[in-house]
Amino acid sequence: MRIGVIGAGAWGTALAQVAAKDDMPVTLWAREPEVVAAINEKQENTAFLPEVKLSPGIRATGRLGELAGMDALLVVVPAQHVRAVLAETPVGTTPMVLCAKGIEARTHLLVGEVAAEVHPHAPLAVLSGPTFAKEVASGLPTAVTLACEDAALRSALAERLASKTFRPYGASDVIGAEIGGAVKNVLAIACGVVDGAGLGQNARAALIARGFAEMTRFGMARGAQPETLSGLSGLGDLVLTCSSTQSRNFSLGVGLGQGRPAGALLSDRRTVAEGAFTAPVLRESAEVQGIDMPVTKAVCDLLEGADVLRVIDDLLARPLKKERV
Ligand SMILES: NC(=O)C1=CN([C@@H]2O[C@H](COP(=O)(O)OP(=O)(O)OC[C@H]3O[C@@H](n4cnc5c(N)ncnc54)[C@H](O)[C@@H]3O)[C@@H](O)[C@H]2O)C=CC1
Ligand SMILES: O=C(CO)COP(=O)(O)O
Repeated sequence: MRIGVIGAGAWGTALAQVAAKDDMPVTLWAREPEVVAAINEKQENTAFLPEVKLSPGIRATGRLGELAGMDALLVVVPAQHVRAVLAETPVGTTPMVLCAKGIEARTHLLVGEVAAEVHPHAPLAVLSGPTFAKEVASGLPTAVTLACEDAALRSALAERLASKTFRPYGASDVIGAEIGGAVKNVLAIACGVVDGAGLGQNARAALIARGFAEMTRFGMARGAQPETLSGLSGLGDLVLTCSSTQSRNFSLGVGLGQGRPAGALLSDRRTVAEGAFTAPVLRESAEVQGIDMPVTKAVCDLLEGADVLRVIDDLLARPLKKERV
């Protein structure tokens, strides 16, 4: 199975490394000419995944046209750019594996729904889970959810990507796998805020549990299965991203919790913190459907410049309620 990877940020590069096991050939599309040059000349993505020696099987290109004729395409550009990049990519009926985590602004569509609009004849799968790119690319043990309605395609993709240290678990719930990854990024910002504001470990654990209830409410309303949400792509990734400054979303939250302005924190970075883009869409989408998402709303308020202590006070001052999803 010839694999093409669309997007050479940290995660696209790490997934190219996974697919290039035993030096199998992989074509990796990068938007930046300097990334193409660094990968092909130094076997390193110095801009987005420095200090990882890449497999000689990986060849980078700046031309999306070179992805024509692949057997599967991994789509790893940030969620807000998926539509534009896929519109330029020769896909046809080639299966696409969606690996970005987010919801498109304005349309409220998940990445898979965007991909289906742009290329309606391509079968779809979603790969998601607790996966810091650097650890994956360095060969540390990792497990992911690989969701696809077509069982034969799911097995073929799992076999092609699996290795001693990369273990895909199959699922058929594509929507559930996507929702976990998109929502956890917003909750990771909230957990970073708790850390940055010095609110303690109890508060962080409470936020993970109540955030998971929020993810579950939203996911169930969109047709996700509860067991997917409590699996690797939901709870698994939530726990990872809410616990470590390796997470860009968590780190953004730490800055917000320290009272630094969102605009400055976001303009300082070349890497993507998807939760900042997902939060307002998630709030809108939840409001339309009448779903209560107080943590998401608090993250939006902070991104829009609200005072951190006031936002925390407001969250804690809500009426007492039953513990249920
Ligand atoms: N880094 C990680 O550990 C993981 C990231 N992801 C997800 O993978 C997706 C990609 O993230 P990363 O690879 O981490 O990116 P990154 O933060 O390492 O790099 C930014 C990427 O955005 C691309 N980009 C910037 N402007 C663009 C535009 N106008 N059009 C198309 N592409 C543009 C850059 O070319 C670069 O590839 C995100 O949805 C992220 O949530 C998922 C799992 C792990
Ligand atoms: O999705 C990720 C880990 O699974 C990466 O998280 P960040 O985007 O917050 O760094």
